[in-house]
Amino acid sequence: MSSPTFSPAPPSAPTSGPALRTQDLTKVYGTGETVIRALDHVSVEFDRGMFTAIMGPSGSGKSTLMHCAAGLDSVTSGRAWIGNTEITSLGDRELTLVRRERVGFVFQAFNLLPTGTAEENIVLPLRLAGRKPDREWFDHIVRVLGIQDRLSHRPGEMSGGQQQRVAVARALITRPDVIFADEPTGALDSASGADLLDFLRRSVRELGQTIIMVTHDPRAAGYADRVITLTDGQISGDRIVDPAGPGHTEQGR
Ligand SMILES: Nc1ncnc2c1ncn2[C@@H]1O[C@H](COP(=O)(O)OP(=O)(O)OP(=O)(O)O)[C@@H](O)[C@H]1O
Repeated sequence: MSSPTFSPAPPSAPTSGPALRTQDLTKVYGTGETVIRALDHVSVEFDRGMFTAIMGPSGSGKSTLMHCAAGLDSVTSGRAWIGNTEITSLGDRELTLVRRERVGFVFQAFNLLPTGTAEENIVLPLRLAGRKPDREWFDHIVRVLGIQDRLSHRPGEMSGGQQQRVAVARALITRPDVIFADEPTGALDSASGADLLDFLRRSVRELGQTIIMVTHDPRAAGYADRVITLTDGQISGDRIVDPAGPGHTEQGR
């Protein structure tokens, strides 16, 4: 049986220019002899509707780049924009709004509210923003993610793969400029992980969603359109993935 397709839906954000961009982004931890340059003048653009993987050895700055570009962490110098909004010049309150309304997050540990049902978890970002869920959009996302019959279940009553799909639905519900996924398949078995990567890729293809995924796993990166490699806080590689490769073909899924 073929799964339902995403219908094209206009993103809420402006559609011109990159979804996210950084200029000379630098993050230094510590002082004196213990100084660590976690990010060293990173300038990069992420186009809308692209699935980008960020790879690199442990300690190369992947999480720091994600946290600084998403406004979760302050930068030492340099600038970052989400759409046309420069997040590195925003105060705490404005930054909270940008994060809540224009960025979606999917973490390795799912980070669902244990006391909430799947449905409550999915609409949480909208409730926090005082917005009503668009029922049609909600129904569409849960149908495509195949979690219609899990909506009244709490996270403890779902498998890891189902919980992560709920987390993806929660990230998609606000139609954010960009979704950051940090090792999203790290806690999943390989079949659930492949399913999840397929969903992420379809949300890029069919919804025009922009996704930036931090991963150690070359197979996971194979689902992306572009792979950026970090080494010692600098971009050491940036390549477009072969569309005929694993993860992009029927056989590779
Ligand atoms: N809060 C912190 N205080 C001091 N140093 C930090 C802090 N956070 C990260 N670092 C250092 O910054 C560098 C980059 O760390 P980061 O977590 O971004 O790497 P990573 O590529 O995500 O690593 P991993 O793959 O192991 O998660 C590392 O040398 C790390 O030790």
